[in-house]
Amino acid sequence: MTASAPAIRVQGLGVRFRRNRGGRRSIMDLFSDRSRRSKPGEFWALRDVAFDVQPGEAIGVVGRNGQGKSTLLKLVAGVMIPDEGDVQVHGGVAPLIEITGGFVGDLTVRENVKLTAGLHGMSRAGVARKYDGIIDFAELGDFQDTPYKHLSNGMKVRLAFAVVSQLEEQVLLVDEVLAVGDKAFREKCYARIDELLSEGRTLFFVSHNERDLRRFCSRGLYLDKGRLALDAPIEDVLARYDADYPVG
Ligand SMILES: Nc1ncnc2c1ncn2[C@@H]1O[C@H](COP(=O)(O)OP(=O)(O)OP(=O)(O)O)[C@@H](O)[C@H]1O
Repeated sequence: MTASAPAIRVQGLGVRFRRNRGGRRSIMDLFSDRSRRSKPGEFWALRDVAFDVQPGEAIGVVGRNGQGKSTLLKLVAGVMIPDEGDVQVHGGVAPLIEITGGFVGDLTVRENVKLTAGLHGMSRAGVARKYDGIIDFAELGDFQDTPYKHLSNGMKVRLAFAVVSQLEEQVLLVDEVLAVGDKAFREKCYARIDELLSEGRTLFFVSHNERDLRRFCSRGLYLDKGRLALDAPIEDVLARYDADYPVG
């Protein structure tokens, strides 16, 4: 990676979904030419989205419910393939949402930490070195042999953040699941995010909380109806969002 290579490069990105997946096609569709089959309710969840993120930048993604924020996060995390355009990430991604969803319910906390850290490229020695710190951070010392499925929702998020914040990937993807943690734990997470940013990591942060967005992010991306409506300093993005959708 050269000094000037962006941490994230997104070009012409588009993702299309079908609104009514369970919706019935007509029997005639089954016999018709595939390309002429009706595709009921197809829509672009994201289209023509393009931006670069430089290493060390902290970007906040804002927009109303259903405007494509989580979809964008999944594309940057590399767990979804776009229908158009592409996403390049340099230095790897540590995605909070995917880690939360990737834990295995029947495995213990200990087994899950080893499995997930390993899947995200941490060596056995690395896991051994970081394991105690992860458990301490998550405050789950008494739950190491508990099956993951028996943790409370807040505990699950603690574990996910504890793991994700120990990975050595360049880009940290943080979404709203953090809001499930209690106030004290959230503060601890925020302090850890500050630390990672000061080390030069890149933050890609989806939130509905303006205070949190202002705290971390210098730049914002405003998604509206699947389009990138504004890419600007976070204050300008929040002002435009508030003007488009005033409260009350
Ligand atoms: N797998 C899927 N299949 C069909 N439609 C989907 C799928 N995933 C998301 N969508 C749709 O794509 C659009 C964008 O969803 P997305 O989850 O990215 O929104 P969001 O901005 O993250 O919303 P929120 O603020 O509520 O989390 C929505 O209309 C949603 O219903």
